[in-house]
Amino acid sequence: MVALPLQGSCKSQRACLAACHQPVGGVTSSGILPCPEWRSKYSLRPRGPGQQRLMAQQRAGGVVRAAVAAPEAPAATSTAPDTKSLYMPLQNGSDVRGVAVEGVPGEKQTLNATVAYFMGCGLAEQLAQRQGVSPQSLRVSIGRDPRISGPLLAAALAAGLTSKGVTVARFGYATTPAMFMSTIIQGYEYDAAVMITASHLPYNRNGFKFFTKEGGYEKKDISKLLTLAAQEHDAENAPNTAADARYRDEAFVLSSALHSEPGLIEQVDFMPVYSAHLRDIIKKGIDHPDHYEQPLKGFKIIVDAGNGSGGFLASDVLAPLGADTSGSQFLDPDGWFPNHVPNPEDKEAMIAGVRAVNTSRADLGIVVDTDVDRSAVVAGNGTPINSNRYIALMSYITLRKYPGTTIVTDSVTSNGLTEFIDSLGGKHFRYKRGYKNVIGKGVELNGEGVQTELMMETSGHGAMKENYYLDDGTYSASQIVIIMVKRALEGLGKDIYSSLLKDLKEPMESSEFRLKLKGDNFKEDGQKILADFHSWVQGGASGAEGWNLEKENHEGWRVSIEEGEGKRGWALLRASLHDPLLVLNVESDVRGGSCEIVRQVVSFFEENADESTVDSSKLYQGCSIEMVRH
Ligand SMILES: O=P(O)(O)OC[C@H]1O[C@H](O)[C@H](O)[C@@H](O)[C@@H]1O
Repeated sequence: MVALPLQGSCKSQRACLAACHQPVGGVTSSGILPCPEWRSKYSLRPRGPGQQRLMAQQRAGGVVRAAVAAPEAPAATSTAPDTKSLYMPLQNGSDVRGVAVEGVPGEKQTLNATVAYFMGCGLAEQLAQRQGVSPQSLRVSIGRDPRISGPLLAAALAAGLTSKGVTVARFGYATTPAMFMSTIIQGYEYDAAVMITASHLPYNRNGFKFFTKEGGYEKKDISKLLTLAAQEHDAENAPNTAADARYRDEAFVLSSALHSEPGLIEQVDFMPVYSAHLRDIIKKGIDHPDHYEQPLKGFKIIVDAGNGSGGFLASDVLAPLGADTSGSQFLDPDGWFPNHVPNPEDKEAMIAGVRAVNTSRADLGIVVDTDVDRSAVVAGNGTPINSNRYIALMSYITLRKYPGTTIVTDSVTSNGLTEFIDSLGGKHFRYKRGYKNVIGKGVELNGEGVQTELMMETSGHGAMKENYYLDDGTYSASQIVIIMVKRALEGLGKDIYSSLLKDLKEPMESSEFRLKLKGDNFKEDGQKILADFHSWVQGGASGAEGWNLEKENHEGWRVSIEEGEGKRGWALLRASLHDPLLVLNVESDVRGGSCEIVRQVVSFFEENADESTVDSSKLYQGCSIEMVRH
């Protein structure tokens, strides 16, 4: 940590804080540094009953923990927000997400160091309650992606945990699946792991993903954790007002971090352990008859990590196994993501991956997202294999190992994928959007005795039962590497696209429209529109001729559209998982068919939907359709 020179004298707490904290490199939220003078003057003084209770507990527990002192809280006013209102909106399904860096117009910071600190306190309490043990016996690992707010949030989270006596292992750069594996791999087996990431979202966002050896946190676990964090915050009487308290907030946390018992925080170099684990999977999977240790000799495999956490895949997994990884790109972590969004769902990211494969004449390209729980691949002939194609390829691999198994996917998969899985003897269970839903359904089906080995979303989240139901972008990509090498060993060549996916029927056109729900009651408004859409189709309204509601449907309304008048395909109207949006997905097997289908949906909106509740104007651009087949 860099020590900034003190500016001026430091007579009061406020003056000290003003003197001791200044922006670095224009990035204020991650550049706030503590002031030793301020620290010695204020930070060891217990304040308020919550603080005194904590200190008493610490003494009773015999553990020297973070000596935390809240800076002067602003006088309570009737307008001070309820602390819970700072925490609860950070829930994003089964993750925590927020704006962690100021500076983007219209995006107020919501996830700062204070919040992270109290989330650490809350997590300690939650884990202790769940396991029926004292926090002092718990060990938690923390890793992060390269976002610029990561170091501060990690320090704050660690300080919160250690203030309760939890031992913390800081990994530095890590991936989401590696964090989960740190609860599993022998010799590590942390009680919980936290990944600090906001996946593919812009540089100013950040968030937390939580794991225990049972898997990722569910929605209810996150709600409970946020509630506990708010209670911890209240107990310490910490500032909970907005922007002008931010500097004090961060100072508060950083001073506590500096007073954490150093013995409770250790730096652990875990990624080499996880890389060795992946190398073993590939070695065992290929079981090369001649060079077991270097089964990728003679293969050129490149990685595009988009400057996220995935660069290790090239240098620490593929290269040591003998692969030529030259031509890999954007491997160095850079939290500004200067090259492209690290996201295999993103067109630019896939174009970059395709270009790299073509330029370097690689046999395979692997594109991963920031925290590497998702991936896509690029075949040696430059064909992007993401979305339906990736699921199809993973289905092929899975069905070879587990004939007849059920495969769960999200709701927006193509009809051609269902036919492909059927033709391989598998069963396709098309479920809902959201990887947690998809994986959860797989767990449930297995529990009911329905063998379900693969759960995969078009976003690139893919999980296998054989791998702890963990969505791991490197595990999926490893399966593709294994099949490519095995087929080559069988004399079938290195090609994985034309040979394995030749029977996958793809739509001619595919498109997605995201329509904004405008009102405060967007959930109810959305549900009403969906109900009206159902009646409109079911009643055979003019405009919905040849449309049939699909029977096996778990989300929104999916209609299959019969051939005629230049149409054939399907449409799905559903509510977005997280955002105030209705989403329309359309696929057509006929050139120009999507436009026809969208026109029909437009007539539904014109007749049925109130413009004050939904903005359907995007549908009027309905003919800018992405061509799937080239
Ligand atoms: O419902 P949507 O707005 O399309 O978003 C749904 C998507 O949200 C996130 O990105 C999740 O990681 C995905 O698993 C999910 O599918």
